[in-house]
Amino acid sequence: MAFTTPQKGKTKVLKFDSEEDVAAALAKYTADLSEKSVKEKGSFSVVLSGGTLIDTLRKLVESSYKESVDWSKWLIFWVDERVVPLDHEDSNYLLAWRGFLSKVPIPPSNVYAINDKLSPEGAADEYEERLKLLVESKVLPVSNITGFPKFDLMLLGMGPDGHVASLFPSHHQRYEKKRWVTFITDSPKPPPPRITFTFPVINSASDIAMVITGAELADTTKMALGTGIAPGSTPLPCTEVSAEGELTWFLDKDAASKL
Ligand SMILES: O=C1O[C@H](COP(=O)(O)O)[C@@H](O)[C@H](O)[C@H]1O
Repeated sequence: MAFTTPQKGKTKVLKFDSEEDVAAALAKYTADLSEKSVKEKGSFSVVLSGGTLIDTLRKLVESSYKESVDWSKWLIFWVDERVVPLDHEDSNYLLAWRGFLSKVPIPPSNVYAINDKLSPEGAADEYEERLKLLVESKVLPVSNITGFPKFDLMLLGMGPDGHVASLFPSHHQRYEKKRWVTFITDSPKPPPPRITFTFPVINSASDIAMVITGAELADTTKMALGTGIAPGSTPLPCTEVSAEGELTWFLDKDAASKL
């Protein structure tokens, strides 16, 4: 099957006075997309990150969203996961369970955690295989632009080194063009073994939210949004994010302070 070169969708940068305001806006944005997606296609596929994102999502599991969102139609995936037992303190699944999944009635069979009994390579292969089965059974659509699975919403964080998911600046995984899910055994941020979606999958999503808060991300945010990257230097991984529909940056005042 031939696919055309991915077209960049729209990018929006939203700046808020506080992290609290980012959390409120992110809850409304996610609930609105959920409503639209459930109305149009009967489901809403959401890809979570680990890190600070889960805390910033906290208002979505409070009233009135807690009652109004149709959680039964949600499908949950992870853009990256640390290859540790699911009950380990480093697990992105455990983080999401504690801060989000345990508070809303998403059917357990709609929550796609990694198989934590496998090696990093095995876990990446198995997750990719599961995604392929979901595509085959038409639970997940594919992008008719790229041929990669098309999730409704990716919720991404960013590290001070510009990494998104577990795609780090000096690691080859960020250049992967064929695999849907790959693995890393030497992540510069602990723990070292992880699996991660690749950019072709991330960038095939309908909508992407980059959720960035805190002064420690101000320099990276400035570079990422195109005002400070040194000519000739390797682009930060976060600059490669683009959605088929819309990419929205949610920034608090601290993260946006150098723009
Ligand atoms: O290790 C990871 O880091 C990134 C960024 O985390 P944050 O704490 O700086 O928000 C996160 O998006 C990713 O999912 C996670 O595995």
